Amino acid sequence: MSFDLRAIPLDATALRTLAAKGLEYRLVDTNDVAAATAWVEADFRGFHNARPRQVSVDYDLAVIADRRVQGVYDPSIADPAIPVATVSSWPTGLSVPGGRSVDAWAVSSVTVSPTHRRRGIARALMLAELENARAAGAALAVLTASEATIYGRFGYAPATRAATVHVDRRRTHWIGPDAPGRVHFVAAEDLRTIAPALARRAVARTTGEIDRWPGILDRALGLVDPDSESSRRKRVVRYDDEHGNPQGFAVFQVLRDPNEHGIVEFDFLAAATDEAERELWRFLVEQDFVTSVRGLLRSVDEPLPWLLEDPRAITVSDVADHLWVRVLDPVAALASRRYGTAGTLAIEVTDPQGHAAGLYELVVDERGRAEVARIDPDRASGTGTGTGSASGSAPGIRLGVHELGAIYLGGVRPSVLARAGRVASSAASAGRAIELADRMFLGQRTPHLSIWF
Ligand SMILES: CC(=O)SCCNC(=O)CCNC(=O)[C@H](O)C(C)(C)COP(=O)(O)OP(=O)(O)OC[C@H]1O[C@@H](n2cnc3c(N)ncnc32)[C@H](O)[C@@H]1OP(=O)(O)O
Repeated sequence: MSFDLRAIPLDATALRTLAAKGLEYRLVDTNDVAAATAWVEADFRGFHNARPRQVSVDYDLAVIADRRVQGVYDPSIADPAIPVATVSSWPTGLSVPGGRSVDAWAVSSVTVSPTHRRRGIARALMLAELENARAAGAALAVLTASEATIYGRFGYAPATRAATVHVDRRRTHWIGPDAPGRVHFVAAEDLRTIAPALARRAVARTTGEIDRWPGILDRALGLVDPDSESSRRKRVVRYDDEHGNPQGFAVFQVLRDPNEHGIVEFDFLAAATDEAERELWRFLVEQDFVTSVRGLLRSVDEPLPWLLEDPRAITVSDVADHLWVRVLDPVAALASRRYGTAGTLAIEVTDPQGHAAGLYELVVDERGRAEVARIDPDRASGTGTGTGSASGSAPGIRLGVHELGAIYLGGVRPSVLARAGRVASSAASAGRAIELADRMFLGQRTPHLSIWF
């Protein structure tokens, strides 16, 4: 997707709804430093963060320059230049099963001042973002959520999970293959030029990851505020294959009290190959003078237990929803990914906001490629539950847009949602459809997003 983010007009419904509350809904000009800084300050306050230092403001101003930035203003408050609500959004690729990328719309920085909460401001902004996403041609919208109770009502569902992985250093005995390449310590500035390409390759091979923007890599590498304590703690390692070609990098820190063993902690590991992934893990778990290793936002399906003699050296905590997906255009979304098995499935989607509602036919060939069509209800034959297919004979499932988002990347099986009473099969299918949907939606890799956005 490539277009002028500011060209999308402000959503008329949101404008009207907010105006009726005495509020102004505005697009923030990110070149207007005063207005953009006020927006950044409101964003920090909204997330209960300390007031930002100038270096953080400068960083955020650079990041939001590539985004659509909106604020809600209350002319009656003591400082009307500070928005009482914020939201930002931008087009991004989302990696889907089969190694492809789908056009998505990322939504972030959703805050409403505690002085203005529960007046429907966030609702107005979130509904407007769905319109913006459609105007931008996105097949779906994505976000990471501060609380799991907020976004379901707007059609978003948890589509990937993430976890903290702990490794007991004393029980670490590597039984994985020895790699032909080498791990090197490198200076963060030196990695800056190749980090985007490595991150791009890592994102492309991992269902559930979204495109990285330059600022996030700078922050991960500690380059935003290099003299700060947290940046100076960061160490960067790169894995080069046997030909000397860089294939991945990790950023970690060792947390320790004086005279105590340390704890290795990392939240950024970008591997373009399985070999690089293994070797970076090996480097992180085999350090001396540490008691444990802690990986944040890791996959719930890491290969690590199969690389250590003692898989019980690993414990997993904080398993939680991470990427939330909201399907807007089922035809484009479903056609973008590859599927686990061939078949024809009719999918009836309900959607409280209307965007994705309809009956669709998903036809997958032997190579896992899909053709998707929206079926005119008049053409669909009745099958008891209302689910049918163009041919009238294909197995069918019926589900809400929330459930469609949940199964889209293969993070949860349709049969689990059927057991929860949230996916139904057509009467004619007698359970066959759920079993087929399980096999079709299964991806090769457990979906995983390893950043917050
Ligand atoms: C993608 C992201 O940016 S995630 C970050 C979200 N932001 C934060 O966590 C920062 C702190 N929280 C806030 O700023 C605000 O509480 C917000 C943005 C979450 C909600 O703003 P509000 O304007 O109060 O929400 P609003 O009044 O529009 O409520 C909309 C609906 O969501 C519900 N809701 C809002 N916040 C919450 C919550 N924290 N938990 C559960 N439900 C919530 C409301 O009850 C309401 O439900 P209904 O319309 O179905 O009856």
